[in-house]
Amino acid sequence: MTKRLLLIGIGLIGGSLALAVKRGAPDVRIIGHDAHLATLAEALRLGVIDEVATDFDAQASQADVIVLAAPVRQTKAMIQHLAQLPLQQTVIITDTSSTKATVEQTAAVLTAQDYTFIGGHPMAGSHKSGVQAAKAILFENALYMLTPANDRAAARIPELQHYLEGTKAHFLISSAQQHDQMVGMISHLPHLIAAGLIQQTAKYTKRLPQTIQLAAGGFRDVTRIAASNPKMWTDIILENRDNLVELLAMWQNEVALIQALVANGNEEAIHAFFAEAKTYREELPNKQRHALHGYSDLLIDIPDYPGVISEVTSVLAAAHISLTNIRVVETREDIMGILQISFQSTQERQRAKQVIEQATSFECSVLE
Ligand SMILES: NC(=O)c1ccc[n+]([C@@H]2O[C@H](COP(=O)([O-])OP(=O)(O)OC[C@H]3O[C@@H](n4cnc5c(N)ncnc54)[C@H](O)[C@@H]3O)[C@@H](O)[C@H]2O)c1
Ligand SMILES: O=C(O)C(=O)C[C@]1(C(=O)O)C=C[C@@H](O)C=C1
Repeated sequence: MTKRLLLIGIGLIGGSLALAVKRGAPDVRIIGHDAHLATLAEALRLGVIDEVATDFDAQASQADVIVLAAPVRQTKAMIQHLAQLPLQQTVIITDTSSTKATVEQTAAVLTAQDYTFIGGHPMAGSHKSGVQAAKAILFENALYMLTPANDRAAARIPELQHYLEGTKAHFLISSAQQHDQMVGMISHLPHLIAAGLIQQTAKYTKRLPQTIQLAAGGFRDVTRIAASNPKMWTDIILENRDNLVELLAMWQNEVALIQALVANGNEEAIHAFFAEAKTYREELPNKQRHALHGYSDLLIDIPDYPGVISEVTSVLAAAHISLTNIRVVETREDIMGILQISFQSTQERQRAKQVIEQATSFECSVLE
């Protein structure tokens, strides 16, 4: 029987989730609601949703699953609204917010009425936003955190996972509080540091104006996420404030240690510092890399002449290999750098590597 999924907020995450649900459970009908009418029209055009929620309250009351994928504070406001409606008693309500504890506290208005609330957070994304950036493969191989509000909700996790099968994500269950501590460390603090690094660079560039022109691969890699949506990140930081204040104090200690290390100039200690970091970085669990960021990417060292990219894509087309993403990783803005191509799977990547190396003299490598 067709199930009805109401999606609230059809941006990068909501849109990607909708596409993934369709892939895994084609009998699910996706009804979309968004604060922006233009987004709804675009979501319909792109086939992300099947229908627009023209009568929100009535359609919420008929939904089997409700997915909230708006920015965190809007999600909390929508939860308050949903709690006023006569929802189906069997409905599963979930969200995608990057913070979980305050959302779960807000969802007490739902659980008090015996509705099922399972917090959700797919640990994959991008600095891009909006439905145009949505991709069915965004969550492939990513971790997908689930934070059930109570035992009753925990018992229904398999049902929710069934809807989310098409994400091809790996699920991890935790408490909302622990989620916020861990994600504070691995996602929120890095975003603050990346933005802080950009701020420092901007100030420094006033002193030495040419500084910014020297920004090469290292600076770009470490600051990519500083280009993320400021509205979304303001919400996240405000909602995870206490953990972040603590994490920033730990970071200050870390910076003090690094400062002492550099000031002391002890070669062995500096080498050990980088060697330990390298080992830890290289041991990052592979399955946590998702399809868009390295898991099945091929790096091609291309020379700088017109038509070189189409030369590579023609070789792939001739071998019937589809790519899912392509970009030039700029090491300098005025020269060609590395061509980074993503494939659906590591097998496709392997095939691509073989055909490109056979047909060209370009060196290919993979991210491990
Ligand atoms: N971007 C990421 O990397 C990422 C990853 C995982 C989780 N998240 C979380 O997922 C959620 C969505 O993030 P996103 O990147 O898709 O943002 P986005 O800006 O791409 O999309 C958000 C959408 O919500 C809509 N919206 C805003 N207020 C609304 C309201 N009151 N009712 C209905 N729709 C409303 C917006 O119009 C927009 O279409 C956020 O809570 C974010 O913290 C983001
Ligand atoms: O890849 C990125 O651009 C992201 O920032 C994704 C990222 C992260 O890894 O920090 C950002 C926010 C989310 O809540 C989950 C994932």
